[in-house]
Order: sequence, then C-alpha cells, then structure tokens
Amino acid sequence: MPLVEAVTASSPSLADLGWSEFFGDQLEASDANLIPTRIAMVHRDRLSGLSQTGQTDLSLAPQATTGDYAVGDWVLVEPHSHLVQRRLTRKTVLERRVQGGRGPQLAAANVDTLFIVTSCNADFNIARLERYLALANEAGTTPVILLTKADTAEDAEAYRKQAAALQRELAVVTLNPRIPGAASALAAWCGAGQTVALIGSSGVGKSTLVNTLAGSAQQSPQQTGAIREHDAKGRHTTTARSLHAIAGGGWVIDTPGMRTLQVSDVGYGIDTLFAEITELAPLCKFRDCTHVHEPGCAVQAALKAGTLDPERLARWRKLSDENQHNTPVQSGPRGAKSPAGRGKRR
Ligand SMILES: Nc1nc2c(ncn2[C@@H]2O[C@H](COP(=O)(O)OP(=O)(O)OP(=O)(O)O)[C@@H](O)[C@H]2O)c(=O)[nH]1
Ligand SMILES: [Zn+2]
Repeated sequence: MPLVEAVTASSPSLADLGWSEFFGDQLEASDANLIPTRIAMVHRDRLSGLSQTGQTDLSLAPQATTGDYAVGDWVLVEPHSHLVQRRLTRKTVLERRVQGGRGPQLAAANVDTLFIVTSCNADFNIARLERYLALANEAGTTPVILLTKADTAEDAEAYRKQAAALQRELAVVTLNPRIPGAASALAAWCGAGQTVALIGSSGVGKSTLVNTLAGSAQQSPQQTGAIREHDAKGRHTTTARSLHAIAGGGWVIDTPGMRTLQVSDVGYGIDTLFAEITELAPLCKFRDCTHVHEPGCAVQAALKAGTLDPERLARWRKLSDENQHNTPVQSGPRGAKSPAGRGKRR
C-alpha cells in the first residue's frame, strides 16, 4: 500500500504522524520502553500500525479484538513482540450506526477534519448532509463539505449555496477529485500531522480523491481496487479502512460507503448544526418547551416573524427525535466530554 512506501522513504517524526501534546500528556514513566504507534489499518483479524520506524503488524492480548481499535488510534506497543499494551485516549472519534446494525461501529479516531463528500446530482441530500454534520460536530472534528461532479451539473452554484446554508461558518469546496488541483484546494486542511477522513455515499469520488491526495507518483489503479469488493447489492464498495499518506503532508482515512446512517447520542452535534434554533430555546417561557404549542415559545415566534426557516425546524425535530429514540438512557453522568464540551474522548 502507498502508505508503507511513503513512510519508509523518509522517516516520519511523531508530529508528522499526528502526535501532539494531547497524547504526550498521557504517557507515564513506565511507558518509556513502549513505542507510540498509530493504527494504520484495521482488518477483522489483523491490525497494523505506523511508527517512526515504519509499518508493523501488531498483535493483541487474547481478550482484545480488532473491533476495539479504529484507524487513527494511538497505541503503545512492545518493541519486540509488537503487542499492543495500551490505547491512548482519543482526541476525537467518529462512530457510525448502520440501520439494523448491532451498535455503533468505530469509523476513525483522532481525525481533525471530516470531508463530507457529495456530488452535484441526485446524491445531494440535505437531510443526509445534516446527519453527517451532526456526527462530525459530535466527534469534535471540523466538517467541510466537498461537492464533486460539478462539471456534470447545470447549476453547481445552487448546490454550493444550499450546502453552505446548513451550518454557520461551514466550509464548502467544489472540486473534481480526478484532477491534481483538488489537492491544492484542500491544502488548508491537509498538512504535516493533520488527519482528515472522508465520508459519503458510494460513487461520489472518495477513492478517486484519496488517490489524488496521495499523489500520482505512488499510485496505480490496482491500489485503489485492492480495497474494494462487492457488497450485498453487487455494488463496488470500499471495505477496508486505512490511513493513507497525503503527498503534501498529513493523512487521509477513507471510511466505507454508508447508505443508511442513523444518528444516536449526537445531542451536542445537533445543537451546533441547528444553532439558530438552539439559541432561541432559552428564550422560551418554559424550560422544557417542545416548541410546538406552548405559549411564549421563542421558536414559534421566530417562525411567525419569518426569521426561522420552517423546513429547518421540521428537520431539526425529525433528527432530534431520531437521536432521542436511538440514544440509550444512561444512568451515570454522560460520557466524558472535552473541557470545551466538544468531542468525545474514550
Ligand atoms: N465527471 C466527474 N466524475 C467524477 C468526479 N468525481 C468522481 N468521479 C467519477 O465517479 C466515479 C466514482 O468515484 P469513486 O472514487 O470510485 O467513488 P467512491 O466514493 O470512492 O465510491 P465507493 O468506493 O463505492 O464508496 C469514478 O468513475 C470517478 O472517476 C467529478 O468531479 N466529475
Ligand atoms: Zn419554545
């Protein structure tokens, strides 16, 4: 895989691999002999990681499974046995819940930026983009929407405007992943030590973009093909998750195509996404206002005044209801949040 070549060509520093004070602070004196290693690939029965010395196949203690690890995780590894001793607390974690699935699955960890990829065609779906945004906000990653296939659309600008209106200060980039210029359009989020992940439906151009970011020099069509197989419906799907080196520095994680994405436990993510509604709620007369029929409801007042989009309110309600339905009731305090109240650390 390209990541191996990229790493052996020039020994990366821990900072190049994405290490920061956040992880350094977790080291103890007794860890001195262990090697900080970043999980680069997760297979059902195998894990591999990248350290300053290159790529290594890792071994796990008998009670551990590869499902406990996400691409992008930092672990401490025994130098000789390559046994994973300990996983460091994650700065961010992307989890997904697939319809009919058993519980949330780990998609990627320690991701700085989530590129949400969609095309300027029938794939463009506001409600789905909002789900991805809620997920990114909740995980503590910065979302960026990438619009592909603008070259095949009559009015690509209309798609861009709709996407940009979904969340405050949201970056939206229109690009063709097939041309090298795509990498420079994304340079602001890709640099030494930066980790980006790609999410989006099948066929929107994620694998093409990974290839473009990795640089043509180390790519061949077979390398993209190597991580694809047919899914139940006979479609091509990217199935393995791995960390690929970006030519200009940084790392990109391709997550498998998701068709039906459910949200759960993304209350903070939804609040950030629908900030214009979240901000009105404290002005309602009742603290537990449902914003449906209550007197003195600031949300209903904004709706009447025409300052709040009724479609946004309807989608906020639907997503919030789904989130509530899917979120298990927790007995103790909610999972540890970062000091800023942002992002999950586990
Ligand atoms: N015309 C045009 N074609 C594009 C663009 N982006 C991607 N494509 C093409 O769309 C097809 C699908 O792209 P992939 O990169 O395989 O899509 P993917 O998102 O990785 O799909 P999965 O691996 O199934 O999740 C390829 O034939 C690309 O060449 C674009 O901006 N314009
Ligand atoms: Zn209200």
